[in-house]
Amino acid sequence: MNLNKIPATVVTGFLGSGKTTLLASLLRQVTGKRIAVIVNEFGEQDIDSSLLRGCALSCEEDATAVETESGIFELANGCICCTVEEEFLPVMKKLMARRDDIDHILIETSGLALPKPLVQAFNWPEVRQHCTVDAIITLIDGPAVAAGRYASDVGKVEAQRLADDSLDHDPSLRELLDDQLSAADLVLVSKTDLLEPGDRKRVEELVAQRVPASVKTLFIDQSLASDSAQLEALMGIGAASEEGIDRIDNHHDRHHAEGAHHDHAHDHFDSCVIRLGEVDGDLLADSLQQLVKTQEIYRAKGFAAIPGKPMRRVIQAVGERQEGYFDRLWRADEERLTQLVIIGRALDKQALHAALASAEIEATA
Ligand SMILES: Nc1nc2c(ncn2[C@@H]2O[C@H](COP(=O)(O)OP(=O)(O)OP(=O)(O)O)[C@@H](O)[C@H]2O)c(=O)[nH]1
Repeated sequence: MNLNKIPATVVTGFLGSGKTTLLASLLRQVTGKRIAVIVNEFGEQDIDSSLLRGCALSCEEDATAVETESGIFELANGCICCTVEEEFLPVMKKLMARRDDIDHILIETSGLALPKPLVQAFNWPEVRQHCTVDAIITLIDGPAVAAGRYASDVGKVEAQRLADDSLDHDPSLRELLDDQLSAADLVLVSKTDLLEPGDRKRVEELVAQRVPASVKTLFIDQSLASDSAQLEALMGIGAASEEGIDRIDNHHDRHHAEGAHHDHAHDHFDSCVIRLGEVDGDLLADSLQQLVKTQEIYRAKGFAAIPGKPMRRVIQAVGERQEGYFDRLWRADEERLTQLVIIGRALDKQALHAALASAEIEATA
């Protein structure tokens, strides 16, 4: 029985699939619930928790080493699936200690995390007693999956679309997709506003091969952000996912069974943080666009300081698609810096820095 247990929703999905966007919508729209948030980033700089901070409910507690002032716990610099014991468990213990103040826990895993080890931690006695996994929600980027990225069996994909797609047939990306989907209680296909006619069927086929028929798939777009009824429903699935998690077969377990030492799919990935002063926004966007063509970059995410602009600019690049918007005023106590976390493979960090630094505005003495 899950009566009186705090439900936790685990949101997983590859880099750029829309996890932070979903969490931000949940935090804005699901009012009347006191929600604690745990965010895990692969890179050493936690961008997502900074983006979510503006949406989270305020928290009276003092900040601690991992807790931000808004009740968001950052598990930065590592993948949650590798740091369950060292990082996740202590945070959960803190949350359990103040369980009377919490109605729901939202957990965003890093885009490279495998959800199974995290969900298994909900069977540890100290967590199990007070908390249950309401659902594992797996997001997949509809247009990217339809274009043949992450999986080689999407069906007939036009040769042209594959020709310049370096991500296709990459085994570690496919393993991640498989493992994230195999754990899902609900699959959300994001960015359906960008799907081409016919894409939907391809995505449906791919998902159907990886999840049982009992797992529902919803196609979503930005309109979900204002659909409070749908968003509330996402936080009341009641799957108790931890109960069946050991039965889920995935690549992660097979690697361990084969004796590989911590050979996670994400061991093949690489990340770096680029820190600059104020930048020319257009030049930065152009440089990033070029870099995405020449290096294997899966996503870039961060903030830019633009001269004369009182607000910080959020920059996100997933594949060749880039987005930028101003999210909040720079605070008086923070330095106007540009910081981008780049995740990819075999990154040439010097070249990245040199290219992006060309957008930097020289400070005048
Ligand atoms: N067109 C469109 N863009 C979307 C949608 N959902 C998310 N995006 C955009 O996709 C990009 C990535 O979204 P995020 O929410 O940051 O993805 P994420 O999974 O948190 O990414 P990581 O933190 O890199 O793992 C952002 O630029 C979003 O604005 C959608 O439904 N439609």
